[in-house]
Order: sequence, then C-alpha cells, then structure tokens
Amino acid sequence: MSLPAIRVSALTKRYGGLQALAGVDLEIRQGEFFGLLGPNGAGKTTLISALAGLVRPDGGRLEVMGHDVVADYRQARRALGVVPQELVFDPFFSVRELLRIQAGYFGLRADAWIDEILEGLGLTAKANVNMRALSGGMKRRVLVAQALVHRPPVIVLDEPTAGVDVELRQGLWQFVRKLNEAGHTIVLTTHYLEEAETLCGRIAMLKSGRVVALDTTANLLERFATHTLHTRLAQPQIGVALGGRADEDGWVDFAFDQFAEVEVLLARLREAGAGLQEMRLGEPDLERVFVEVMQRA
Ligand SMILES: Nc1ncnc2c1ncn2[C@@H]1O[C@H](COP(=O)(O)OP(=O)(O)OP(=O)(O)O)[C@@H](O)[C@H]1O
Repeated sequence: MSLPAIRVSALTKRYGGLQALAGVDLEIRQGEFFGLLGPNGAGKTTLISALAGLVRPDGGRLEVMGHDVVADYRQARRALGVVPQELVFDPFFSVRELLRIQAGYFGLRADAWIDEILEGLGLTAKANVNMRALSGGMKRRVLVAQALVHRPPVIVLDEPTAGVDVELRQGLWQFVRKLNEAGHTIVLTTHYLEEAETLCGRIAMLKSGRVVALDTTANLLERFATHTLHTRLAQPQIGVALGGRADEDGWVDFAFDQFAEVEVLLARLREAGAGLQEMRLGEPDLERVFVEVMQRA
C-alpha cells in the first residue's frame, strides 16, 4: 500500500459550544478524485482549513503525504495546494506578480511553470492585468493558479465553481481533470452534486462534523438511490391514489427499486383506467442519494 495522500484520524474541533468536527476519520489515496460533500455548516471548510494548518484541531491527527500537519507543518504545507472559497487578493499586483510572490513563499522561481498554468487556465492574456481589474470568475482562476504554483501533489478545491459561469466552469474542470490524470490527488467540495457525480470517483458526505457516508460514487448511487418512473396520465388523481407523487409540470412520479415493480404498477394503472399517455425512466442521481443520506443520518 502506498502512502495515503491525506489521512485524517479522530479529528475534532469545537468553536465555543459548537462541535464543528466531531471525530472525522478519512483516508484519501494518491491519485484519487475525491468529493467532500455536505450541507452548509457540515464542517467541510473547517476540515480543509485544518489540513492547510489554518485551524488548529482540538484532537486527532492530520497527515498530508505522510507529513503531520502540526509537527511537520512545512512539509505538509508544501505537499498541499488549497483553492479557498473566498476571493481575497491584494488588488495592486498583476496576475503574474501575484503568482511570482506565491512561488517566492516556497522559495521557488517558477516562471516557465507559471506560464504553463496561465495557459492552462486561460489567463495568458490577463497575465499583466491588475487583480482589481479582473472579473469574479477570472479572480477565481487566479486562486486556482496560486494553489498550483509550488506543484503540490495534493490539491484541495473548496467550492471552486460557486458563482462561476458555465463556460468557465467547464474550462476549470477540464484543467483539473488533466492535473488528476497527471497524478495529482484532487479533493473537491461543492454544492453542485451533478459536478461531484461526474468528476469524483469516491465521495464522503459530512453532516454536523461527522462522516455519514463514504464510498465510491457508483456504490453510493446503487446503494441509496431509487429509480423513478415519470408518467403523464389522463387521470393523474388515479396515479396519486396508487402512490404516485404529482410534480408541478403535471407528471406523476413513482419511485421503485426493482424493475419488476414497474410491471405491477403499469398493470394497476391500466386496471384503474389512469390512461397512460407518456412515460420515461429517471436514473438514480447523486442529489437523491444526498437527500436520502442526510435524512437517515
Ligand atoms: N471561526 C469560527 N468561529 C465560530 N464558528 C465557526 C468558525 N468557523 C466555522 N464555524 C462554524 O462551524 C461549523 C462548520 O462550518 P464550516 O464552514 O466548516 O462548514 P461547511 O461545511 O464548510 O459549510 P459551507 O457549505 O456553508 O461552506 C458551522 O456551524 C460554522 O458556523
């Protein structure tokens, strides 16, 4: 077994009366594209801040590429690139200056690599523009660039696509995917569950500072989610009487686990004279899984 990229054991953190992390255990392997999901306040940012050494945990251990985040801070920090949620910049520097300064913090001169990152993130044309003159989406790309300057093997992105338009989001994902293919471990938090579903191989769901689900994305989809049969009926009230749920667009939806249930349901609809006009199947998606996991936990 190779060294895990991130190892979190029995991690706790309290803010006054609030238990932000209530004993988190998590191991993320090298090369994974890992999703960290949870509702607002679940503890995702606290966990990431602890990894980056910005928040001191009350108990437990954290390692990045085998380096203890507290005892071996410099090595652990070097192995990690964090793209924070908030956009905070010194407005007087240009994009390139900012990246050079960041490289300097790690004792590096990285001009060729900076050019490569700028290119990959579509920032080349903005290299000499001052930060204050960039749009919000462009600033977010610079945050990503900043996290990559020291070529960290592990990259953590805390809601990188909040408030980012579709085109930019796709470009960003393309770039992050490439980094993952090149061997970087990626940890992503997002509230866009569709993105997590397509990108992440494994997912942890957090609620109130605890891991309440941890599995491959495929297993989570299979284990928790049900399929849906969407029907359009001449007599929708009959469908509802048979256990369907009417949605606002006039469809009646039935949830089922086994396809054999669909046969029975269709027979019942016919017997009752519901008048089936149209139907389609809905695959399980991560959003349903998420809702279900959060309700059960
Ligand atoms: N510096 C702080 N002082 C006091 N309470 C804090 C502090 N930072 C976080 N908290 C609280 O700890 C809990 C976990 O917050 P955290 O930001 O880690 O959640 P999150 O999962 O990242 O949420 P979001 O999805 O909204 O970003 C919240 O209840 C939050 O209010």
